[in-house]
Amino acid sequence: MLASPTRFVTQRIPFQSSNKIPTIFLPPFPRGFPQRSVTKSSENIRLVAAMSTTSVNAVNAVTDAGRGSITHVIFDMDGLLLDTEKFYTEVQEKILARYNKTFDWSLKAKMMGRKAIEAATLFVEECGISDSLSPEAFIVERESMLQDLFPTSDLMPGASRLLRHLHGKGIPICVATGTHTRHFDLKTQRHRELFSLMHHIVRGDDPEVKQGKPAPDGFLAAARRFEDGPVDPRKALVFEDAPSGVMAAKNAGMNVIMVPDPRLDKSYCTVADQVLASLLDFKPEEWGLPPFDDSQN
Ligand SMILES: O=P(O)(O)OC[C@@H](O)CO
Ligand SMILES: [Mg+2]
Repeated sequence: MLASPTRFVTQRIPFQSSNKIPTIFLPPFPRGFPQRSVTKSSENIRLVAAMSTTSVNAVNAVTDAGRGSITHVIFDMDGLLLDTEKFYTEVQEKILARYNKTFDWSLKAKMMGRKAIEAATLFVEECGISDSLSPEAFIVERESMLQDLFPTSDLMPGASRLLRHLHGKGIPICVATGTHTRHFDLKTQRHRELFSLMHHIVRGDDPEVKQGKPAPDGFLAAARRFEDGPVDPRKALVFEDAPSGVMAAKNAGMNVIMVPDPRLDKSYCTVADQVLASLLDFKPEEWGLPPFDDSQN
């Protein structure tokens, strides 16, 4: 079900890109993504966008065409396939404790899914510690703490079952993640065989990913690299956990199912074409994909 566009409010600005996307949709994050100046006061106030008819039709068209005609599936990784977002939260809380500050989910919602430097800039600025901790220094400190955690990454519930099901039925699947290669290898080292089912992996440091989520670069690169690519975005289904990732999928013209952390405010879950509590709740047949065999339930 598409959140009614009039209910979906955000800041709408022309997207200057070779991808020829006339409009991008993104929550009014105050920084970290090229956008017109968003006044501080509007930081948490969603701006009513005068969405053009074209944009509304485009969004509707994607959703109408999406259901029942999916041919390719693109998976986000952190927080969606791997239970790794908790590591970022744990480490960031530790760093903030040094400044007697607490880390809250409204900031987490803005950081999730983004390129490391963009997330780091948001973190130090929003927490008011940029005078004593630069984004670069934050990344170095955070990475040293994450090195030991990433190799212990577990799969999210339903991830293995869904990937094996789609692969077994011959549905092309891939990953588009904001994670850089060095972290990708650490996070997936216990799950190499499962990730080998992917046709390809687009990582955050991929040369074709000029801008991180909510820009569509990663998902557009992923759609191009399938055997029969570029895939019609209306036939692509993205699974995401983060608001920025959902925006990126919509900006790529794709269908998107959001599987958010239950602690994420519901106001961040109004753009996805479907919202699920878990991958275990996904019904492939609703999207024209082969249903699970009963034995898999
Ligand atoms: O794009 P994903 O796989 O969620 O990676 C995000 C990661 O950089 C931390 O939020
Ligand atoms: Mg994610």
